[in-house]
Amino acid sequence: MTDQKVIMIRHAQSEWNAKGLFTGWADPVLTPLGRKEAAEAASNLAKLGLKFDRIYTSVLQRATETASIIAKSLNCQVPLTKSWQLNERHYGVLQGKSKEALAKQVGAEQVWRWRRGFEDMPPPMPLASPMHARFDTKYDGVEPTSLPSVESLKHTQIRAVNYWQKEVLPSIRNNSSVLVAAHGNTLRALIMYLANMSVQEVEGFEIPTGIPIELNINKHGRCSSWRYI
Ligand SMILES: O=C(O)[C@H](O)COP(=O)(O)O
Repeated sequence: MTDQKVIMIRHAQSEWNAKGLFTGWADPVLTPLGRKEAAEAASNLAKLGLKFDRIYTSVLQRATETASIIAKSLNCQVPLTKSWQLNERHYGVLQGKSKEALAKQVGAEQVWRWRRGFEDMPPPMPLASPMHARFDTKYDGVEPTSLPSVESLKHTQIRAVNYWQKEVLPSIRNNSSVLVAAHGNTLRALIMYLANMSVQEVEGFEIPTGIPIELNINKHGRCSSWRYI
């Protein structure tokens, strides 16, 4: 079996990216620059003659908007397949806080560990917080005990890889042309698994907003090589 291609993209710039706020499961929209980034990504994909018949994304607007801009621009007539399992990693009580201000309060090293450590986690969002996902109608169909209050990258990897194996890989095997429009940490976690990265490698791995990534998936369902487009 020859390698099969899949395209992944981290959503384009959101309003909270622009303000330097921890976002996680919070749901800001794209900025005007973000919409331009998504349109540019679409035009680079079009130059390669790419078009998608399966588009997987999270339930968060910055990813669905990025996916919609690409789908519209490439004239892909398919509905988006949305799942919370492709959501950004849940950032617990950090959601809504300024990354820079927090580094001044608790130190840059602690903030780096919370952001990049594979198993590190900030304190959880209290269950009673009105910002908790269990009060958000987007998650009405989800078993409440599955909804996290905080996640490490390792937790994010478990749910994203589970979704990849159940939903995305079978579509690739079925010869669908697949786009996954998701989030920085979801994609770091997925690519770590697919490309067999070490913990040390993933801790130094950053994914920019709005730049498509082409991955070659081998017969074992793992990534043999990848590149930015
Ligand atoms: O959720 C967020 O704040 C960003 O989308 C990703 O954050 P990070 O760069 O801290 O991982």
